[in-house]
Amino acid sequence: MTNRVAVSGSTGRLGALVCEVVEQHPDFELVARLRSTSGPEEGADADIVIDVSRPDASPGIVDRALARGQQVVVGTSGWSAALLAELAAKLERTPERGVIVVPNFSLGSVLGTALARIAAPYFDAVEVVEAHHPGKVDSPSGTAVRTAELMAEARGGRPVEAPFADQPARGELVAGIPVHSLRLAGVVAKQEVRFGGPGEVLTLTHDTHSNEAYRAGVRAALEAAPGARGLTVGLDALLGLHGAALDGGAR
Ligand SMILES: NC(=O)C1=CN([C@@H]2O[C@H](COP(=O)(O)OP(=O)(O)OC[C@H]3O[C@@H](n4cnc5c(N)ncnc54)[C@H](OP(=O)(O)O)[C@@H]3O)[C@@H](O)[C@H]2O)C=CC1
Ligand SMILES: O=C(O)C1=N[C@H](C(=O)O)C[C@H](O)C1
Repeated sequence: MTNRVAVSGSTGRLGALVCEVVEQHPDFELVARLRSTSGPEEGADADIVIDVSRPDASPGIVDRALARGQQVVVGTSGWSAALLAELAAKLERTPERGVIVVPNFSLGSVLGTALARIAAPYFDAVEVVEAHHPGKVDSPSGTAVRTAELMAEARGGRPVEAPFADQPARGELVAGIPVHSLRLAGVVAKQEVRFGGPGEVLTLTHDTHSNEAYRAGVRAALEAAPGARGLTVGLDALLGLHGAALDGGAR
């Protein structure tokens, strides 16, 4: 059976790639290319909605899709732990529906975050520096927020060294971890997680050089969408990285 797909944010940088992945997949049919000016009924006949729009629009797009009984994949940033918890609660009331939220479709980024999660309990100084193209509307990036939240969880509530909440130049605290955002021409996406200890620094760096980095992850999420139930977060969940040593954990 062919699954009918609507892509929200289809005119964007990521949306163009997502449309291409859907069109090239034999089991899926692209039935709607949605954008900011699309009416609420456009895409109503799709089985699956893939949202890659903007953080301020994404929660409403997901709510509307769920109300219509559609399966959802979200690549849009801005889904903090608090918003994900609200979404999980909503999905408990519709267990036959599923939403997959993927903060980063790149394999290297997902592994970078997983490695950061392993290292996080072992250093008291932890900072995240992320850089993106100047067209990115949000900061910090969704990936940086997710990485900080997972590192804080792996530390089991033990705070990092960040006694400077009143000094904006030292970064924004996300789950207690300082995050610094750069927006620069010439950059696609980059994230560094730096861990400081006595006499040493460990730096985990991930560079995205082109949107091609997202293609395989988008395809994996698309293929998982019809069978998804409840809330699934992260490409790591789709790739089965959970439960492996990569899960890290509090010391
Ligand atoms: N998960 C991942 O791996 C990745 C996630 N992203 C995230 O995906 C999102 C999109 O990024 P990117 O493609 O660079 O963004 P762009 O600015 O290139 O595109 C944004 C898209 O969203 C649409 N849009 C804007 N406002 C609304 C609205 N209110 N309602 C519905 N649609 C709207 C735009 O339509 P219009 O043309 O009409 O303005 C456009 O199609 C961002 O949140 C970004 O962080 C990006 C890359 C990878
Ligand atoms: O806007 C982008 O470009 C990206 N957004 C996502 C994020 O906010 O983390 C994923 C990736 O970093 C590219």
